[in-house]
Amino acid sequence: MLRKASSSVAQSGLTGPVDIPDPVREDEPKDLRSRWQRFRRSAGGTVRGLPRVIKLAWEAGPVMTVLIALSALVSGLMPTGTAYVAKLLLDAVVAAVQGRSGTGRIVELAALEFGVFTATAISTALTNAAQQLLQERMTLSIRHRVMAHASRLDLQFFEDSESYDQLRQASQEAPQRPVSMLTSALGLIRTSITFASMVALLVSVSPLLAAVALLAPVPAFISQSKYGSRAFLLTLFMSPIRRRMDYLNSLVTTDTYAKETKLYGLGPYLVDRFRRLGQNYYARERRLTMRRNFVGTAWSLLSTLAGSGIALYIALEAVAGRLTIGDLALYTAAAAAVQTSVQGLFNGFSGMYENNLYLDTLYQFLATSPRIAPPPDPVPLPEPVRGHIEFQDVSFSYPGSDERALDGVSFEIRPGETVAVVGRNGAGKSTLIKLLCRLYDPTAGRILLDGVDLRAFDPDELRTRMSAMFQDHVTYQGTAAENIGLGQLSALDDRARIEDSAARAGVGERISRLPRGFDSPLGRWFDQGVSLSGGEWQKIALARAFMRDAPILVLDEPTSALDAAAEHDLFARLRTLSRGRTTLYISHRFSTVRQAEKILLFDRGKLAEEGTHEELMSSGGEYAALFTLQAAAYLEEAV
Ligand SMILES: Nc1ncnc2c1ncn2[C@@H]1O[C@H](COP(=O)(O)OP(=O)(O)OP(=O)(O)O)[C@@H](O)[C@H]1O
Repeated sequence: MLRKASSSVAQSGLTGPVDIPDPVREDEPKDLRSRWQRFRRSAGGTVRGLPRVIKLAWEAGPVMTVLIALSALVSGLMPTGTAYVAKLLLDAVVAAVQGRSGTGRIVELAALEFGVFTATAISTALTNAAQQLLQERMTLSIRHRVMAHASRLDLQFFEDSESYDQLRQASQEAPQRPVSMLTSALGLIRTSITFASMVALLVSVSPLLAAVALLAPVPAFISQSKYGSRAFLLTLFMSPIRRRMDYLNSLVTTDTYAKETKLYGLGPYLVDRFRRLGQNYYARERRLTMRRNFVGTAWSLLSTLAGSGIALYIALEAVAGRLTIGDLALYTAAAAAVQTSVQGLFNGFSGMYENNLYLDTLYQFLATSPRIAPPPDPVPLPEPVRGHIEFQDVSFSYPGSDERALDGVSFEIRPGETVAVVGRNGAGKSTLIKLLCRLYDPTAGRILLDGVDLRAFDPDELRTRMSAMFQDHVTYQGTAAENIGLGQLSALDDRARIEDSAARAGVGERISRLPRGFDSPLGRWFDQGVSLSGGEWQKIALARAFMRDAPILVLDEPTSALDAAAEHDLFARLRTLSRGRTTLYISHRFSTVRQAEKILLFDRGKLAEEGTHEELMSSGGEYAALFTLQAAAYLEEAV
């Protein structure tokens, strides 16, 4: 529920109010019983999160985990040990001053004190070292798991904003959380041990004192817990605001946005919005910090008052000879330790509570499984794949949408045929390709490859037989050769094949003119990276698609960024390039489409027309209308 609330600040953040709504906590229990029940619920949840963290730590480093646990035990006992030895030492000093004993005992106790100090120092150093190392290892191993899991997930996961948000949180926020959780838990154990042993020690001196030392920090504890949970809530509610601030910041500081922000003069507007959001954010933070500190201090003064009263009482008792000076010192040390322990217990617990919330997200993410997975008994792909594709009454709606992106689509592509797909924006062309590559499965109907339903194959295996170039192709920050070679990982070092693919995409000559030819770094991440034009990048992406000797070639607007000559050149050669392969390409330019052996025209998810250029022209439908429109525009320009 809390997480939902945190993401409920709807607007885009570019306009609209900048104030942060007050955290609404309607379910805040008022009576003591429901408060207790709520506490038990959150405590239960937090403690249940611990075993999985311990498991993670154990997997990351069993020796270090044991070391940390042991040192937590030891360092928990240390403050009590120190206080007790100090008491013995003081009593021995007093006895020696009064002539009741010699100095031998003092030397013994001083040596013991030295031993305790040394043990404390060593155990602290060991804990720190083990903790740091374990932290590195656990963070690395979680990042590795998140990455490995993300690489297995379906495209749907990345295209859905909610699950994408989960992925972002899992990869950015969560990796440190298990370690923080472990640290908080160990702190809790350590403090509990100190606390218990100190209380036991105090009871041995005076049960009454033990009770008072135990009760004195309660007011401070209550105020801390109240403001601590408010702080957490506020952080949660402010996270959308922080996200907006980050977004505004990136709009002004990122190279790709700079052109537009400058041209439209958006800079001052965005900066001012950032400033106003920041002011609001600060005001809220300030209010809480002030209240937390002042009210917190007022409550803890009450504790201090009780503590000081008792200290006075003990001092008087010591003067009267009913308690020793050592007892006085012991009480002072113990009362302080108990107070810090109570604080530590609270901090440890609230830390665990908060970390556990983040961990839940991580585990939810790791528990998601891809829907497009190999069937239990995958059908082996035919050798070779002929490339006979059949759509049988295929419909598809994107998850969470009622609209059909594809609606009852049926068609057939014969092996080796070159097919062009056309249609207005949003007609469902890219969706068709996503289904063919099995990035999504149809909602209804089936797609057959060489007579077998795509879902019967292992999806990874299937994709090795497909070569695709998408509209939003990737520009890898690597060398030209790598950019092309990634199309067929096994041929990454096959320079002849890479050069051949580049030549086929019409970019070979351009690459050889680069300062270091195919070894030139591309993109701005590199100091000496070469910036290519949009069309040149597109040709590189095309070359990447040509790297794979796949029987099916799919191209989504492969020439959208190419100049007229390059486009003409590519399509003139496409038949040769795609010889022996079934080729499907999307294009908005009808001059290139007419060369296809078959044309499919989509209209609002439906296959509206199908045939050769000549057939479609003579039938005088939408295709003919669109073709004539484009041709007329060209002719008008020519006149
Ligand atoms: N990831 C998505 N989630 C939800 N709806 C989507 C998604 N991608 C596309 N759509 C919707 O599906 C419909 C078809 O989109 P598609 O990208 O297939 O169109 P297209 O024919 O390729 O368009 P264009 O020519 O503009 O590239 C559109 O109405 C679009 O809003």
